[in-house]
Amino acid sequence: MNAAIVGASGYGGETLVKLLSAHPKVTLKAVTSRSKAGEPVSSVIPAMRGVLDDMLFENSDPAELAAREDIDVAFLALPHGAAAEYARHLVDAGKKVIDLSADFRISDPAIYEEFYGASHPDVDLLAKAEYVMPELSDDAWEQKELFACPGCYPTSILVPLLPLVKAGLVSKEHIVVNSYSGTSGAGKQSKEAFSYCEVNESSKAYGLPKHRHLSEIEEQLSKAAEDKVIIQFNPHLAPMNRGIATTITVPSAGATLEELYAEWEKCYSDKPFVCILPSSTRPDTKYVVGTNRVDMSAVKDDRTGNFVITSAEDNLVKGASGQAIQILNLWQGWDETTGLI
Ligand SMILES: NC(=O)C1=CN([C@@H]2O[C@H](COP(=O)(O)OP(=O)(O)OC[C@H]3O[C@@H](n4cnc5c(N)ncnc54)[C@H](OP(=O)(O)O)[C@@H]3O)[C@@H](O)[C@H]2O)C=CC1
Ligand SMILES: CC(=O)N[C@@H](CCC(=O)OP(=O)(O)O)C(=O)O
Repeated sequence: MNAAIVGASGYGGETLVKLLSAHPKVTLKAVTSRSKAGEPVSSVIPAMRGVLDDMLFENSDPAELAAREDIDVAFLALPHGAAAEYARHLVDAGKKVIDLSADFRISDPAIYEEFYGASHPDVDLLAKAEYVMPELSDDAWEQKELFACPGCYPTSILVPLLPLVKAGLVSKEHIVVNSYSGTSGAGKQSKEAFSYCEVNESSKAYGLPKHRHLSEIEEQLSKAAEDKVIIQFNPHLAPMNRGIATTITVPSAGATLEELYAEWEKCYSDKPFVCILPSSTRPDTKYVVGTNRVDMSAVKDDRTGNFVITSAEDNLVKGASGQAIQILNLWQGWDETTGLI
């Protein structure tokens, strides 16, 4: 299968370059960036020295890329708002598109506008898109032309929480989620607030009280519960390059910890990228960075009646590029783990 990576000079894109260059069933045909066009991939991404020395970055516009006969699938690692135009040309040309941005994650354009501060860039194309959380989506998604990858924070929250909400084991309100993200979550082109001196040896909350990912998290949970689910979501910047640590505090709906673990086992025992840890062990970003895993565990506080659930993932792999490749693998009928650890 021949692939293009659009926006390959950013953090998500370069992670895709590294993973796809080692994928046994994918051949990279194009990697794009407007600012790096003409430069060898191995000089922009030095980790690729000796691997992609002959390949150059291109500055293909959406129409040029769509016209390329040597491309079957395109990964879009572009800012939201910019991805939709590429997606439109590629889908119209019959290419499959796997979009890492938020442009096709929210089904209601009015909610997109409320949370993203701009009208949806292509409402018609939204109807052809499918939000795919590989562990939780049902089978029909493979028929669609455009796959929306879940956001990084939502992945760390939905994998542990969604099955519990769906099974009625936890409350649908008074759910508090605290997440800590590495700085790479803000992208390579992020501004002064993310410079070394600002983020090193420091941690702070941001995006309160209505971070844009809330729209996606509440939509998916409410769909699973067939009822409105409300979340208090508190994202934080943590002084690390990559990784997300999430803590979910949720009242149990009379359920025991054994019932929670039984539900997780039922959903995930055959899922290679979900690692259910014993209640006595806390997930740690250190042990998931570079992998496509979500590690998770839970305790119950009998004083408050709350479950306290923690998870860890790599925002650039399971939260972005690895999940995108997992979607490609499943769509193609390949082993889900191909090219991933
Ligand atoms: N970083 C993360 O942890 C995660 C990121 N994502 C999503 O993935 C996407 C990429 O994120 P990330 O890699 O962090 O971002 P970066 O800022 O690191 O990279 C953005 C890339 O897009 C290109 N680009 C920027 N603006 C445009 C434009 N208007 N038209 C065409 N190309 C453009 C840039 O190259 P150039 O300017 O040279 O063209 C660059 O290659 C975003 O939608 C993000 O939300 C998803 C999950 C996690
Ligand atoms: C630390 C940081 O700034 N994180 C980003 C989210 C990461 C990201 O790129 O979001 P998507 O998953 O939607 O693509 C933010 O809060 O907007």
